[in-house]
Amino acid sequence: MIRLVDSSLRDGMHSVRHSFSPEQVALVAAGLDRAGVDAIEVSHGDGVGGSSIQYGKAAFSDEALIEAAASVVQRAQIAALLLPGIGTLTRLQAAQRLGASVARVATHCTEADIAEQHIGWAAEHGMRAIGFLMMSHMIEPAELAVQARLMESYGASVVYIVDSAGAMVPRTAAERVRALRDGLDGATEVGFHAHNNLGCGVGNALAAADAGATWLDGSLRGLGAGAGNAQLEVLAAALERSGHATGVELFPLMDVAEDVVASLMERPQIIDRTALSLGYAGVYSSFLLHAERAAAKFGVEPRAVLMELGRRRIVGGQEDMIIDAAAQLAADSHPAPTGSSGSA
Ligand SMILES: C[C@H](O)CC(=O)C(=O)O
Ligand SMILES: [Mn+2]
Repeated sequence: MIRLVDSSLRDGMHSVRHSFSPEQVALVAAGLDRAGVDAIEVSHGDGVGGSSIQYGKAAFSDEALIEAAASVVQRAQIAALLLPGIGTLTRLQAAQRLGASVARVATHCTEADIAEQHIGWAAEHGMRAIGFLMMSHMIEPAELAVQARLMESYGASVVYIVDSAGAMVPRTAAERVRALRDGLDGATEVGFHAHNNLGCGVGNALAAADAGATWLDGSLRGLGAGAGNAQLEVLAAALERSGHATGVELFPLMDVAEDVVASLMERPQIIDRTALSLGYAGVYSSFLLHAERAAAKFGVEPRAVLMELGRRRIVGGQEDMIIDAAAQLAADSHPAPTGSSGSA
């Protein structure tokens, strides 16, 4: 049995500049709940506490959004994402008080050790604790399994392989799932979170399921950072057709995607050259809008900025380097005349 987690109201926040209101969240969450999705993730795109100049200001507080979702669901669990260093334990405690029962604690794929306190607290306080290893394409499967074991040792009952850059293809996704499946205790489940920058979102999630992942993320209409996530309603149909049960009712899921989420989208969730460059260069999907803004400010191509970020191996938390890269590209394309002192 596959458990489906919807990320439209969290990863989708990147795509709408963290603007969803409690009313919009309640509408989407009610539809997802009717369709029988297992968990609904709600917060700023960068998790609880993410609203800031660095990551983008949210229109409403995480607490108001979580409360709105929790007030309309009857079956689905509410999940809160937390990145240690961005969100604090206090924010997780507030999320739990307001109705979140799943804690997804996210770190860069080589930094699982910074999640010990948050995973430990969640597991000890009755939340389902999930570890979320971001940018998982950047390290080899065996190394990733070592990081997953750390999260398991802190109390995570599920560890996710997170293809933050949408840089994986079905083979590399499945290899990582097998490495975690082999390395973790039998009781610990493996999850997969896809981005569609190389057009492989649903395909990667299917490959992950075939390789033993039992938790899969998706977003309605694909609403998420970069080219978006695995499109949830498409994934549900494809899973059913490939013999994986999900417990979700497909038509109500299609309906909330089409009748509610489609009208909330600010931009089409397509693989244009900028989104494709994220996957090709292996760059964090949530850098898309930041890179477009920085490129416009410095008069350079977003694609060139993303390729430069990929070359520098910049990861989440280094958003300031996007501006640095754009400024550097602009300076390189209009070098100051030799011998110029810079004065008039
Ligand atoms: C904070 C990120 O947006 C988490 C995520 O969804 C990813 O890395 O992908
Ligand atoms: Mn994501």
